[in-house]
Amino acid sequence: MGSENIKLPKIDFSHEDLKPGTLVWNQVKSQVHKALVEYGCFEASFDKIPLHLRKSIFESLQELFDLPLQTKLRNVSSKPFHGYIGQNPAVPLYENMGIDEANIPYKAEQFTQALWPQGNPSFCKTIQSYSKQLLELDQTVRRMIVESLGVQKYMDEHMNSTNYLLRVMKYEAPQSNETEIGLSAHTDKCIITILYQNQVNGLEIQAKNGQWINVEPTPDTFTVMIGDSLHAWANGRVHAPHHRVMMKGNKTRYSVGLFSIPKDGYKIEAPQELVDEEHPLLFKPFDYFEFIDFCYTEEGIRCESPIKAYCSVSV
Ligand SMILES: O=C(O)CCC(=O)C(=O)O
Ligand SMILES: [Fe+2]
Repeated sequence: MGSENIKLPKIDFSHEDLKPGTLVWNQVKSQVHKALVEYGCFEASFDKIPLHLRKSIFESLQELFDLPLQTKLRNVSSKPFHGYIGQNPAVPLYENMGIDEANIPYKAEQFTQALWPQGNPSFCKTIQSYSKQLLELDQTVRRMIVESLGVQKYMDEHMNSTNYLLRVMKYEAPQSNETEIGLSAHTDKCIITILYQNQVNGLEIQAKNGQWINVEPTPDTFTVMIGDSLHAWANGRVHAPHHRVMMKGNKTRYSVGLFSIPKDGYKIEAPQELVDEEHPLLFKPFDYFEFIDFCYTEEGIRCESPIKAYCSVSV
């Protein structure tokens, strides 16, 4: 199960004319479709986030994780994985904080206020602008997926069915010369994940043949990945890859993920156009947050594929 030297596809989203219906849109769309069928993941060059913001996001992350533990614990949430997580003996290098709807100014302010009651306008502005500007990439990719699946009539419904969660992660360098687990292998549960990291690698994506691919993004690339919910909605036509973080060396890794997640109460159900004899329905319709609750039960934690265990038609 060694990491191999395969590279993820790299797709350029920086073209000025990247608008639905243009030639360049259709070209990029077919690259996106191919990459997501094959890997469920690709590197995206996206130049809409100014360099100063890409730098200040990591300064903000450092400032946040440097806060005392008691302060970080003030970020609580009733939703699993949306509050503060750390000090887990299974993944001792890992800490994580979720910021619900960080793209919306008053939500970013609420989060900031809980940690810095005296205010921290620059932190607040950084996470909010970053999320708001990166959301454009999520929406571009999703429009392309809906089009390439040939189900445009569901475009508005699909595009309006999600909110955004920003999660920030810190991985301490291992205390030894060994490679250590940063985050265990899993699939994301959301619609789409867009990851950005400081220049410390560690993310690995599992190819369909089982090989682990080292992800080696540059400062102007973002890693785009499909989650279980979109895999289910597309009735399996796009892949949701297992991935993990492996840490080596002596540098701290910071990463930030923008997750599009189904709104509360929205039922994820594959369009009937994507179900036929050759493509029987894979998953029963489900509610995202009920699925997430299942993922945190003993059975959900134990099983290889929570989405299959939760709502596979064939189980
Ligand atoms: O830190 C990373 O690059 C990956 C994080 C991740 O997989 C997750 O938060 O679901
Ligand atoms: Fe993940």
